[in-house]
Amino acid sequence: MNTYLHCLSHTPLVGYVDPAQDVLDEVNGVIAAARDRIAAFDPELVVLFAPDHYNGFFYDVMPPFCLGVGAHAIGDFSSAAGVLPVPPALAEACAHEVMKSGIDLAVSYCMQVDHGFAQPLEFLLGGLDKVPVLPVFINGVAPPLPGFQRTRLMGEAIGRFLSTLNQRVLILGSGGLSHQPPVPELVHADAHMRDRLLGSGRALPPDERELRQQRVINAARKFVSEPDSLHPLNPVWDNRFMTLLEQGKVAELDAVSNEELSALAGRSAHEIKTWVAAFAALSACGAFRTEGRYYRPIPQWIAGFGSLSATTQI
Ligand SMILES: O=C(O)/C=C/c1cccc(O)c1O
Ligand SMILES: [Fe+2]
Repeated sequence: MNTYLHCLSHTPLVGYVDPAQDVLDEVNGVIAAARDRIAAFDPELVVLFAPDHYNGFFYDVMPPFCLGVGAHAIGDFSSAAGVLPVPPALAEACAHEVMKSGIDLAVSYCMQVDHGFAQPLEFLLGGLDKVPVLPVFINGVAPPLPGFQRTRLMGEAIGRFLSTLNQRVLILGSGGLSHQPPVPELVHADAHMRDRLLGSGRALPPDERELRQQRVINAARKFVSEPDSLHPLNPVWDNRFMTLLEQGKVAELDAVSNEELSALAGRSAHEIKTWVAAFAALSACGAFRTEGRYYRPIPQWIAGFGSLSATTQI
């Protein structure tokens, strides 16, 4: 079996608060090159690890991990909206195998997802509906969060399942690296926000959706002119993290607590667990080599922006 991986930061601020043209050209070039490598690989199945930002998962039931047996994207900011082409029997088989291996993976037959899932499918494959996809949610914003070790074990279990398929599988990780956009927190929420975080935010009224997006856009503009207005990006940590993944040392992250990660890289840096799961899944499919490493801190996008591919064809 032949497996390809690509991990990519996402940010809904693309097109709203952009960096200088030369940086934009550089990032577009990196994404275009990744898209070409993926097209050459010609995936038959995608496994996409991604987080949510209180658009599909709420505190009525907040699982650490959830596999979508059916899923649709809401189209927040300017991301694509629509149904994701999930093969239901394959998703069910995957869930059963992962549960059998001792990992508690929730399932949803109507999983609602946001830009975290939509953006990599658009940027790397050209749309939501191009290739059958198994979408796997990893909670990266709503404490209590899964830790590095549990996430690695979940990724490995999915990888073992993939290794039994005779298909060209593309594994995607969407999120991170260091960043802390103004995502609401239950501990600091007023009564209205608490209500939203508990689940009445599933279909936000248009005016509230607009206000929410504008708040993130304003925070990005301010972050550019006032770097102390948000938790700083951390290029040193981000590069260390990418090097560990490149070297196949993902298990070394087990020792990093969630509190340490928040302090080092910001509260939304937990999205990097999507990269951890992706590399863990790949490692269960065989030895790999990485290619196309890219990193740049981009304050306009409130993102330590990284991109990294890997292949089991060595
Ligand atoms: O509020 C949201 O929906 C999240 C915004 C955001 C901003 C910057 C980087 C990210 O990864 C985000 O999800
Ligand atoms: Fe995000």
